[in-house]
Amino acid sequence: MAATSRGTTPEPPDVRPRLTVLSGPSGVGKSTVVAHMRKEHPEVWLSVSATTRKPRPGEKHGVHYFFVTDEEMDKLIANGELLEWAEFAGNRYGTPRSAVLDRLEAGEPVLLEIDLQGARLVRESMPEAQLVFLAPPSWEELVRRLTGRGTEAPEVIERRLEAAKVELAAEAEFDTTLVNTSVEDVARELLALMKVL
Ligand SMILES: Nc1ncnc2c1ncn2[C@@H]1O[C@H](COP(=O)(O)OP(=O)(O)OP(=O)(O)O)[C@@H](O)[C@H]1O
Ligand SMILES: Nc1nc2c(ncn2[C@@H]2O[C@H](COP(=O)(O)O)[C@@H](O)[C@H]2O)c(=O)[nH]1
Repeated sequence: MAATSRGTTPEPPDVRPRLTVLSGPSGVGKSTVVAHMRKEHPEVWLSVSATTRKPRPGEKHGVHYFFVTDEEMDKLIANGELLEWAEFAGNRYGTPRSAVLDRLEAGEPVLLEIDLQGARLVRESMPEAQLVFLAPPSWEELVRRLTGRGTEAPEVIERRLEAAKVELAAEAEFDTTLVNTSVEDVARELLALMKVL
């Protein structure tokens, strides 16, 4: 008889929390959505990346990023301590590997907020990860948000907008797109995708 799935005992649904990657162009609102989400659901574990970027006012080492020198980043990369890393708009960013693997092993929902290059690398090394793309309501609104944040010099904004064109063109590579019109709505949708709600 031909093999068929009909009549076989169905596999139980996989309810294990898995790795979720949130990407999207600079200024779309990734950090804002994640901060809103974690205020109500601190059990969602967010990876703290290493970066060679200088801290913005109010950013704290070990909370927003591990701010490292170029030499320290070289070592993290050479020692295989990063799950993925990428250069973005003139700085390097990377996800510390062991913390992510420990949390997944402990069965906790894990979130990475990283750029498109990093998302692609995670997809290669951990194909079970779900990739979520955060899109702006429009290009004009993205420019408004990135400029309005007031954290980058005009030339850095230009570089980030150039990168944004590439990132927006890659939306179809992601499993799900959420449009960031309302921070509250997107945070709720992301929690549902992570099976936290
Ligand atoms: N839904 C929204 N409506 C209006 N403004 C928003 C919304 N979401 C975020 N913003 C604003 O847009 C700006 C950029 O948001 P945020 O810093 O979270 O973006 P990001 O995607 O994390 O950027 P980056 O990748 O550069 O770190 C902030 O000033 C934030 O307050
Ligand atoms: N590939 C990675 N990208 C990362 C990581 N941490 C953050 N990012 C992304 O970089 C840009 C710029 O961030 P900003 O804080 O300087 O505005 C943004 O898209 C982040 O999501 C990482 O570990 N790996």
